[in-house]
Amino acid sequence: ALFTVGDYLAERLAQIGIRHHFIVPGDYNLILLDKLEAHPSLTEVGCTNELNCSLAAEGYARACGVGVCVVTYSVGAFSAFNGIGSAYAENLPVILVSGAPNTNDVDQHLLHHTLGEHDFIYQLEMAKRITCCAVAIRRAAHAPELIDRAIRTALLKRKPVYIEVPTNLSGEACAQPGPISAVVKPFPSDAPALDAAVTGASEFLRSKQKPVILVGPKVRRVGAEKALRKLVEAIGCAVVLQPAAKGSFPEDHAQFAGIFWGQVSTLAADTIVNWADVLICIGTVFTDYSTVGWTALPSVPQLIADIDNVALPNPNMYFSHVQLQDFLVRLAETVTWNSCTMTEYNRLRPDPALGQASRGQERLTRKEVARQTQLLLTPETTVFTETGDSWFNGIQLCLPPGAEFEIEMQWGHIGWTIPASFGYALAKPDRRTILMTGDGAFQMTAQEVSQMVRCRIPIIILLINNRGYTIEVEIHDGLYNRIQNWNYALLVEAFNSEDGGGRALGLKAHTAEQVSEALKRAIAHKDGPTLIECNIHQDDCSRELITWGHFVAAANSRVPAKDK
Ligand SMILES: C/C(NCc1cnc(C)nc1N)=C(/S)[C@H](O)COP(=O)(O)OP(=O)(O)O
Ligand SMILES: [Mg+2]
Repeated sequence: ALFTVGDYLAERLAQIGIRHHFIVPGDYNLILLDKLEAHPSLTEVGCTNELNCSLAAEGYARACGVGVCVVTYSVGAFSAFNGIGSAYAENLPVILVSGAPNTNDVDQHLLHHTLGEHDFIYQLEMAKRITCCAVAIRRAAHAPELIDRAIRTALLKRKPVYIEVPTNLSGEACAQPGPISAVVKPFPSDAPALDAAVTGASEFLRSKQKPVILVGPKVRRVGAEKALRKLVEAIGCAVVLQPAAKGSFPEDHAQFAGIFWGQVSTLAADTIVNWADVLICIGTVFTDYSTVGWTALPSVPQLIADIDNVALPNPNMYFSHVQLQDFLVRLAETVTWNSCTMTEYNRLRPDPALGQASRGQERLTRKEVARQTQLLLTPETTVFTETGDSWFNGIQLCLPPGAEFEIEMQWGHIGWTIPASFGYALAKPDRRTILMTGDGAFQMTAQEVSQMVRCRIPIIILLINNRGYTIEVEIHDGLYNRIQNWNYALLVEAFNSEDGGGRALGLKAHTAEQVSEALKRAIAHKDGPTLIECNIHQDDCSRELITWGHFVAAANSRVPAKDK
């Protein structure tokens, strides 16, 4: 049989570990979809819209390192761009493949699904702005080089890429692909730079008395968790995590000292950070949200180890082309033991707060939902927390060994958990995925629950119904923060259909008793998703949200600088 452009792309996707590709069909991509579906290792997963399709691929990439979504031109790709923005912001290699007009029509005709002009490069131009590599195949002979270039760049940079495939090229004859090693081989560190960075870092740290390691979200994105542990156990100091890094270091580890998030830190992590005389920042990201409106920017010298570079504060030196993995392993071999911040932390570590169970029939509270969620966690659990007060409820959870945690703190698209957890769960069917989401977020992407029904994915959705956009209320209230209240339990059961698929279970809870009953049923329900609508008072939010919201609002309302 003829080996085609579509076959080339299918083979490359399979070779980099893709087993599910997320799609929404359109007449510009149907032949391509046929070729992908024909590949024995690929399973096509339909999504209800392209926003959810791209977010499902983003969640899939969290589970197995890379994801792919295939959409039609313009009407599809424009929605998918939002999930690609998430992948870019979250350092996830998601491959966006878009069908495109027949090459004979370019500059000749006006076509459907376009802006209605003789311009067919606008989408490629837009894609260039939100990916690390964007290519448009114009001739079948160019396909191998363009496809390999895009995939290789995505894996190297841990960023999304864009591949545009005209509808009449997917079925055209194409060369077969050479060894996949040419595409996936990592870039080694530059040896002299690595040596100098490690020597400089060791010397600098010898001049400091109270080091603390601050772990950021990028460690996990380059698979450097094991190398991090080597360094942690070579120094012996206190280890704190940024909120977006939760889940990338075991919380039962003796050196774990909490989530550092300024005044809304957990376990007094901010105290030991304030006591340190140097912060070893590994894969960190400092934004307005992660620094509580700039009130928690580190004030001591930082040794910064990033994805592929290292910066020392004294002497002030920068080393490019040093892979994080290599740097951490080598530094672990040369650094001197210094556990004094761990000794001090053990003196100030707060006693675990005993979550007081509220009595059964009282009105349900946020605290009670968080307490019962904690009891749910097992080594096989993965918790997805949504932008909203769910962030603060999730960050406070104590993860048992093996439990995983996913958060989208950089992009912060409310509703992300529904499609992203769907994509993730397809890649990790042996884990039990639990979502902590809000009523506002759920209204953004609720349709994807129907794909959880269709694929029989037993995700447990804890929907906190506080009647609106409470984070926004705490930052700056207005009528716009009120939303139409849905019957969420009834809605998900509307996705059940007589002719096949699994079943969604929709439950309502107004008391602690009803939550625990609902959770028992949710855990037992394996033939599809369970949504538990937890009804709490509109003003019932975490104290962390109130503090954080106050400082973020202050940061947002700074007046323009005079000279700007
Ligand atoms: C509207 C918005 N953020 C702005 C926003 C608007 N649009 C998108 C896609 N993403 C966003 N983060 C946010 S955080 C709401 O408070 C979320 O409401 P909900 O899901 O109900 O959670 P809380 O009640 O806990 O806040
Ligand atoms: Mg809400």
